[in-house]
Amino acid sequence: MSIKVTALSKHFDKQKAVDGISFEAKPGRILGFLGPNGAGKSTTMRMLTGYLKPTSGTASLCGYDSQTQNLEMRKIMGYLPENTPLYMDMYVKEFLLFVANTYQLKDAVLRVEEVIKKVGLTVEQHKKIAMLSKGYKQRVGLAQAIIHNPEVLILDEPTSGLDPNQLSEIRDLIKGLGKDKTVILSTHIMQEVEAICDDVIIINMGNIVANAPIVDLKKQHGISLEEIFKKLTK
Ligand SMILES: Nc1ncnc2c1ncn2[C@@H]1O[C@H](COP(=O)(O)OP(=O)(O)OP(=O)(O)O)[C@@H](O)[C@H]1O
Repeated sequence: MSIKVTALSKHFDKQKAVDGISFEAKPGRILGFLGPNGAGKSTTMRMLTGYLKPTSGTASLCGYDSQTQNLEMRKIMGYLPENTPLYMDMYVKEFLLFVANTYQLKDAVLRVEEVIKKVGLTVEQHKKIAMLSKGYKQRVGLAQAIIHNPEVLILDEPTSGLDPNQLSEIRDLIKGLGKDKTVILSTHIMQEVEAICDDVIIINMGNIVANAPIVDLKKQHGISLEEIFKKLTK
């Protein structure tokens, strides 16, 4: 399994933001991580990537523990956080080259060009990041997440801020990436889950209330994904 989460918890004072969740994910499938506002999605993703220390439990990516083997883990993982920390004063190309160099990529310049094309940043590539629209900033965030061709991609609301045209382009990109990588993404858009995810986890108040392939979940409940979501997170 390339993502393995075991009894993972995060408590903020008395609040159990994430309450002992366990799940797995494997390559070639895209996992949609759903839940209402405040359910614990970002907190889980931050623990998966090693940016937040769990109160208890473990998370590993491709066998690397997120806490004890974080340096090794970051090489095989791409992460798009909810609020991507981008260097606003840098130019798009300059920033991506900077990121590529932190991974010590051999053909960094070539790879930057490739990724710029892949995420549809060609027209905007010579601009300063601060000058970009929200959707294009999001594309820079995605570009930095995939630049080192990671095996596991963790994407926190990857399509927020995108217009309908951009939305379908980025969805296609993520779908393509999911063919040979392990992708977990959070979103509030049900059509998006239906369009690109194979499996779905629904989290509510820090607990997993559903974890199954979308087809099975729909068969089991006999209602739409949106209705299932509402029913399980009331
Ligand atoms: N650093 C923190 N200190 C205290 N509470 C926190 C902290 N980070 C998150 N929380 C709380 O943990 C809960 C889960 O937050 P989280 O951001 O994981 O939710 P989410 O599912 O990603 O929500 P959204 O869909 O709104 O992005 C929330 O109640 C939030 O207020």
